[in-house]
Amino acid sequence: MMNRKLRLGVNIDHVATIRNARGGSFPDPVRAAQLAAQAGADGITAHLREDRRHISDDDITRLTNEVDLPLNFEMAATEEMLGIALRHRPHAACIVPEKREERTTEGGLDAKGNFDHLKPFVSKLSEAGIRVSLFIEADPAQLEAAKALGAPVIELHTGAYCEETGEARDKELQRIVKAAAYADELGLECHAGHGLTYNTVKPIAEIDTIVELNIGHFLIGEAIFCGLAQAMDKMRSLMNEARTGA
Ligand SMILES: CC(=O)[C@@H](O)[C@H](O)COP(=O)(O)O
Ligand SMILES: NCC(=O)COP(=O)(O)O
Repeated sequence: MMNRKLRLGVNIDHVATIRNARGGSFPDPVRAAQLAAQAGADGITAHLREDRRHISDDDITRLTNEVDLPLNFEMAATEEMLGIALRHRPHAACIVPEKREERTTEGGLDAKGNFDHLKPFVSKLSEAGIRVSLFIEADPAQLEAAKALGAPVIELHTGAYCEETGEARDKELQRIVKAAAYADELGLECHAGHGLTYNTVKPIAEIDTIVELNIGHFLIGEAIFCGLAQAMDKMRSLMNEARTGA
């Protein structure tokens, strides 16, 4: 199979985390998104959480209006978030699980167990012309549920793979490899993300049926030391090495 292009979506949530530490207006997540665009990002991802711990409603408005890149709007399956998505009509919406008490996303959406709840969200977002993605575990039953729900895209949760080491990490990686192949068989566009770093990205980027990686926390952290463009350049070169073997 010829090497498919591998897109890099830059998640700018944690620029807003730093901004909110002082309750002011900088660093500005929209400026980060503009710099990411200049550095060659294929898209911007932003997660408007129910508790607004980082990205704000105004950030979403400005990301929509001031950044010339597709916006992947991460959202919980709630009426509030659906209304915001339908108002802004981002390029894409990725439905993610959300628990107020969590530090960060702890796993994938239970698309199978929440099928009836999710169905109208997928339908209404799709009818509005928004490309719907479901953030799920590398589990065949979840892939099948995503397909049945009519979502054209899934994003595989790579958090467990990133957190594990040794054999346990290899086992998680094999789950992702198999899920990415199954997604392709089902006709689902396959993305991946959460927790990816320079040290963990290559085995995921080597999976040819994955066409987009969404990476944020690590890139924003690295940007503190070397700037966002340089951090992205290194991540992109690792992705390219993995994809082309160069
Ligand atoms: C869904 C996902 O893995 C992340 O994009 C998500 O945004 C993580 O939540 P925080 O950004 O709040 O850590
Ligand atoms: N959906 C994953 C994402 O957008 C970024 O996750 P992370 O790199 O911030 O962990």
